Amino acid sequence: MTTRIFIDGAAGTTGLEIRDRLAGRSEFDLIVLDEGHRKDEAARREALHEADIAILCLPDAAAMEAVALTKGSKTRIIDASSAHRVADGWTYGFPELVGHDKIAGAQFVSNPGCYPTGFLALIAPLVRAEILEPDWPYTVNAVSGYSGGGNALIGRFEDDPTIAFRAYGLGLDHKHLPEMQKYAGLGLAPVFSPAVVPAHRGMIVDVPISLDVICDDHFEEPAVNVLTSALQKHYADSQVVKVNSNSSELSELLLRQDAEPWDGMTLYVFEGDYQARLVARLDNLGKGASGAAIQNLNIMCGLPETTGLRL
Ligand SMILES: NC(=O)C1=CN([C@@H]2O[C@H](COP(=O)(O)OP(=O)(O)OC[C@H]3O[C@@H](n4cnc5c(N)ncnc54)[C@H](OP(=O)(O)O)[C@@H]3O)[C@@H](O)[C@H]2O)C=CC1
Ligand SMILES: CC(=O)N[C@@H](CCC(=O)OP(=O)(O)O)C(=O)O
Repeated sequence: MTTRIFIDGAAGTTGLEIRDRLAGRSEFDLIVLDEGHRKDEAARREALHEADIAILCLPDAAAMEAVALTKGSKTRIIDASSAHRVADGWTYGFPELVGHDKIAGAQFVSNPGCYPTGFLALIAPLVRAEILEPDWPYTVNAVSGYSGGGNALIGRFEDDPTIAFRAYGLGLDHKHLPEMQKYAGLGLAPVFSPAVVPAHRGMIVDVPISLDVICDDHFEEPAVNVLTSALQKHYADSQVVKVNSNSSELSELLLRQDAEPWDGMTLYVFEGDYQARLVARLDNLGKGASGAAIQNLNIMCGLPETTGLRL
């Protein structure tokens, strides 16, 4: 039997990418609303009730409204927005951190934010393994392609090709902070400096640390070995998250303006004089959004997690 899927927000950036990844998947039947009905409440309610799984690719307020519209149904939900990431009753859709079983059995799954995907992939396993201190003022520097801001930011960058770099989040209150703090198990929210570059997609999340943050027991070996091998151990079974074992041979990481869609994520550890940089490289629209939604969908349907992913 096929699983009926409704993508609410299917005409948006994330929704379209999910549709692309579902094309040709015979396990699924897609419920599609035409242009005239895609924002019509009654049509959305009907589609949300008809679906076995609804994938919400909407702004936060519309995602909350969609959840309310499912009332009285058994529809399972994957929400790509930030509306439910730290909400009670929702499972955080990061299988490599929360465990595949939790997602397989969940009714409500909230996809991680794109920046938290990189930050948490690096920090959460190391805090959990008691290698990094939880009570530390971490900092996160990150750059994203402009598709990370959806249709509005795509339009802005395409209309103004003179923008070379956009620093933002200057109020230090970015909406991703609560999920970064909660799922890394930190005492303090990190200081987060996001930026956008004139590339459509792609993301680098960089966490610079002083080696003072490494718990005392781990000082017999060079930090790069301790950090890399702990990350490798954590992701040993993952086909999605890879840990680069030769980071010391690299002198730069590049984002390309014409990058192809990619649903994986690579982690790097660079070491200097009593300092290190933990870096995640991903596609904001891949493991940062649509690829993660497909991975969760596969897991929720009991399918191999990488089916249909671009790895
Ligand atoms: N882009 C990315 O890299 C990532 C995005 N996300 C999250 O995914 C969600 C979608 O983002 P994104 O695809 O980038 O945004 P877009 O703005 O590109 O798409 C949002 C879509 O939702 C539609 N929409 C808005 N309100 C309603 C409504 N009431 N009913 C039905 N449809 C509605 C919009 O239609 P219209 O344009 O006509 O208003 C648009 O098609 C957001 O919550 C975002 O934060 C998460 C991780 C990464
Ligand atoms: C470049 C850019 O603007 N990015 C978005 C985050 C994109 C994303 O992850 O969406 P969620 O907010 O749903 O997590 C931002 O910083 O608001």
